[in-house]
Amino acid sequence: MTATTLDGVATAAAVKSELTSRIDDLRSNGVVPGLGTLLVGDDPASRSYVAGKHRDCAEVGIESIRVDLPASATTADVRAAIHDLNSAREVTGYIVQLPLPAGHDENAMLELIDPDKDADGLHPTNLGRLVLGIEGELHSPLPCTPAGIVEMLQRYDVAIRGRHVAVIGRGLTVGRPLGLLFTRKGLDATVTLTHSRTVDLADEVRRADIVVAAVGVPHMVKADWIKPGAAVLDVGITRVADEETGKGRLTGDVDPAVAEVAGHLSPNPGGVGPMTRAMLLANVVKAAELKLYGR
Ligand SMILES: NC(=O)C1=CN([C@@H]2O[C@H](COP(=O)(O)OP(=O)(O)OC[C@H]3O[C@@H](n4cnc5c(N)ncnc54)[C@H](OP(=O)(O)O)[C@@H]3O)[C@@H](O)[C@H]2O)C=CC1
Ligand SMILES: Nc1nc(=O)c2c([nH]1)NC[C@@H]1CN(c3ccc(C(=O)N[C@@H](CCC(=O)O)C(=O)O)cc3)C=[N+]21
Repeated sequence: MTATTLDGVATAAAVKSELTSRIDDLRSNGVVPGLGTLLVGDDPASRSYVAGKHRDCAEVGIESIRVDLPASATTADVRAAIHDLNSAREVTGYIVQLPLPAGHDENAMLELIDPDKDADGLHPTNLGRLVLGIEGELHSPLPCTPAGIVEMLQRYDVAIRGRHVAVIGRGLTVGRPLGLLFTRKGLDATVTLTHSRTVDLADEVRRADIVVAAVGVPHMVKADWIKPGAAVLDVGITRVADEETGKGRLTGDVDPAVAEVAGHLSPNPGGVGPMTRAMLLANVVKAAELKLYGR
């Protein structure tokens, strides 16, 4: 038996098509949603992610505003750019592309973002709202990758309530906020949040009904770590040189043999990445709706 593919491209397309009509409504009420991106330096991966975000915006009718600073930008330059994005009327939400070049304090820069314009859900106020929001509706933006993972599981009817989730990696953009999201009342998963100091990682993963690999070590999650039928989400990204062509390509954290054991598997690329981008658009739309209609 081969795992059912959690198709992020198709699922993101469905999310985007639902957003398009909400964006039309906003526009007919005089609200034009606009996503800003701040990119510092010339890391090729970051450049391509940012370019993708602008393409996504064009596809659904969100304006996009691009601010690029050179690698030589000082922290004062970054601060000034964030300040401008906070005050720009046409920017209803924006992101600071991570990682920032060495020498900038990322957490300090994230704190400068106006929480009402935080499209990534990574401002301490919004992360704090996620911590405080054990139950009830959350109006604050959620971190995009965790939100995309949950959205994908729900759209494929993968049961979450009472299930055991093993999250591998405690990074800011994925693992750490994902644990908070999965354990909210309503989702009700039981989460084991693992990292590089976890003893017997394979044993922790073997107990899980849902496995999320968000590390960045190619093919580290092996088939004999997976409970038969479990849902596996492959989030980590590593750029490797293709042995045959020598060209760079993307590799996930999950060994391909996992497909023979898992019940559901998200490919990488083509899984959680496109969902992350769709949830960024959703955050921009939600923030604009909140401003227009209130809650
Ligand atoms: N597909 C998508 O949409 C997205 C993908 N990503 C990718 O997901 C991955 C995680 O990103 P991010 O959340 O920012 O996390 P970080 O890259 O900041 O952290 C990686 C985590 O993996 C842990 N780790 C490293 N080696 C091991 C190991 N051998 N066993 C167990 N855990 C280990 C680290 O542990 P420790 O804390 O102990 O060092 C750390 O917690 C990256 O590859 C990133 O590129 C990120 C965002 C979106
Ligand atoms: N402030 C900030 N917010 C982020 O959300 C953020 C960030 N910084 N820094 C880097 C990580 C990484 N990330 C990805 C998003 C989409 C894909 C994606 O769509 N990937 C495609 C492939 C893209 C390709 O081929 O290059 C896929 O998986 O199919 C990947 C990675 C968001 N991140």
